[in-house]
Amino acid sequence: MGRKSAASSAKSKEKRLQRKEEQSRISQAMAIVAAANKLEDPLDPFPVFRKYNKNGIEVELFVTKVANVDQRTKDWAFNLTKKNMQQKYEQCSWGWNDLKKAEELTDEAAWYLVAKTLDGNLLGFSHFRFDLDEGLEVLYCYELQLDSAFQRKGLGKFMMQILELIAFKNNMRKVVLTVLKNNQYSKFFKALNYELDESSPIDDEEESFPYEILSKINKRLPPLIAQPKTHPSNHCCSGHDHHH
Ligand SMILES: CC(=O)SCCNC(=O)CCNC(=O)[C@H](O)C(C)(C)COP(=O)(O)OP(=O)(O)OC[C@H]1O[C@@H](n2cnc3c(N)ncnc32)[C@H](O)[C@@H]1OP(=O)(O)O
Repeated sequence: MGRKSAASSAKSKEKRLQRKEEQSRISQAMAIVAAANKLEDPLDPFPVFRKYNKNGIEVELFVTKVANVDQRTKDWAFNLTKKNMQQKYEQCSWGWNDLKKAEELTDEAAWYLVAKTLDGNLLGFSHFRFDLDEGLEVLYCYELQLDSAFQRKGLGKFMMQILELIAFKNNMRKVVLTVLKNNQYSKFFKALNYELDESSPIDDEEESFPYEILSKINKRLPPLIAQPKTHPSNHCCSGHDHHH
């Protein structure tokens, strides 16, 4: 009780102001995410990226919300993810769960980037979302999966370029993804200049994490003055509990 000293009241005023600023930043971030989620076709500004003809691959690419993806494509995406990933999930603490993966892939927030030949052969896809992650507006790449016959022909890199273009055009602060440490393809993301994200958890004596979080920052936006505090240990609660 009693009177607060002038210094401590100034301090609490500063805190209040900081909290207010942070709240207004978060609501701005939410508005940016909501605007991106309203897009009809995020690939519209980049017509050159609707085709990939290289190294014996000839595909068309399209981007759409899960609501517009047909059942055959959804089934194929699930089966491809399972084929590519099940073993890696089972080799670590995540384990594989059909239902969980199917739910994640069909969540109404899911967007798809799909690579398809003219005669309808499906070669690869990305499931991504515009979302808040640790209070920041990001494009979160949940999956990038190619059929094994079409890997290492530049298509994956092309598809990541598309995600980056879409993300940065729509003012996302970064492209983020989670990759298992036991996945040799983490080298692919590093080759594309993805770096350890500040939210990536750090192993200690008590806990070691089977995954790391990588990201690429949108250099077109000025850096935030006061970055929101990150809580790596809260990662599971950040909305991306898709791997647990
Ligand atoms: C967020 C997530 O989805 S994590 C899971 C990632 N997906 C998987 O693990 C599924 C199996 N793998 C795949 O579907 C694909 O191989 C992908 C998506 C990982 C990569 O796409 P690809 O088309 O095969 O890669 P792309 O040919 O574009 O490679 C670009 C560069 O990345 C690097 N690279 C790609 N794969 C590897 C690898 N296995 N080891 C080392 N470097 C690699 C190389 O530098 C390569 O360039 P280069 O071929 O000229 O040397």
